[in-house]
Amino acid sequence: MPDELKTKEVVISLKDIINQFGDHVLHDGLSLDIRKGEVIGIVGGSGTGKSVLMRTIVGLNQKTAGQILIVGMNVDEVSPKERTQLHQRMGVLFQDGALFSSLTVSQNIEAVIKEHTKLPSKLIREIAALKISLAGLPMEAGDKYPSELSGGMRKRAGIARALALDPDILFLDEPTAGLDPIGAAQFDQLITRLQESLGLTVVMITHDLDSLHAICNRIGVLLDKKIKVGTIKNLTKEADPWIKEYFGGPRGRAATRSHR
Ligand SMILES: Nc1ncnc2c1ncn2[C@@H]1O[C@H](COP(=O)(O)OP(=O)(O)OP(=O)(O)O)[C@@H](O)[C@H]1O
Repeated sequence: MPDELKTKEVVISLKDIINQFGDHVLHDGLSLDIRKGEVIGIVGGSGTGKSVLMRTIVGLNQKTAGQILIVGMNVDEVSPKERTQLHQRMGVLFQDGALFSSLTVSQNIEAVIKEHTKLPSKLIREIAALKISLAGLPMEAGDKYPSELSGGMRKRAGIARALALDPDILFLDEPTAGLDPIGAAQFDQLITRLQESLGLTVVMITHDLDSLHAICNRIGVLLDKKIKVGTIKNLTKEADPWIKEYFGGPRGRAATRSHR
């Protein structure tokens, strides 16, 4: 673990997580600690359960067994009110942005704030405008429908919505998928800027080796139903064939070279 993270508090602690669907055991005794301010990339072969892991942490998938502590609170032992508060601390950008297509970008963000607060409408509109600007979108984007935006702008709108309730933990499911290399690099910069300015902890599922190099402090590799965590430098020394191929294959080597 990089030295600067060692003293930071653990904000997400997964202990011996099991996720099983019928006979299909996806995670078996998976443990992971994520520290405040860390940007952790989650990688792994197709179907290894990256999305399920993210959904489990944010409370959208009921784990089969194990313990999840968010900011030290056991999610299975908190009151319903505390659980809602914990969930509000976690913003999620789903792979497809998951925006309501019948609402404008601004209305998408306003809907989240309305659902969770009793703030007056004018203030809610102002907060939505602030989130739109934080996500690097021009003000006019607020009045557009998702279908009127480019893929990159839709992702930014998704980020604006994920930030609606001022979360301190941000989950991103393949944020740069479908973006061209320039758009992807700009999106990486946005995440870094938000992480630094808002002090966010970021958990990012990605296949994008450039993103891993550019913005992640550590990488978690889903392997053998568990997770192996390390810096890219540590992981490249691993003997496991999947890890070797992932970081040491032609694309992995190219990404390493360009981020030296
Ligand atoms: N609710 C569910 N019920 C049954 N099976 C499920 C459920 N959710 C996920 N699975 C199965 O779990 C496996 C892992 O799914 P998941 O989407 O987490 O993989 P992933 O690592 O994110 O894959 P990819 O990189 O291809 O997106 C898949 O085989 C999927 O069909």
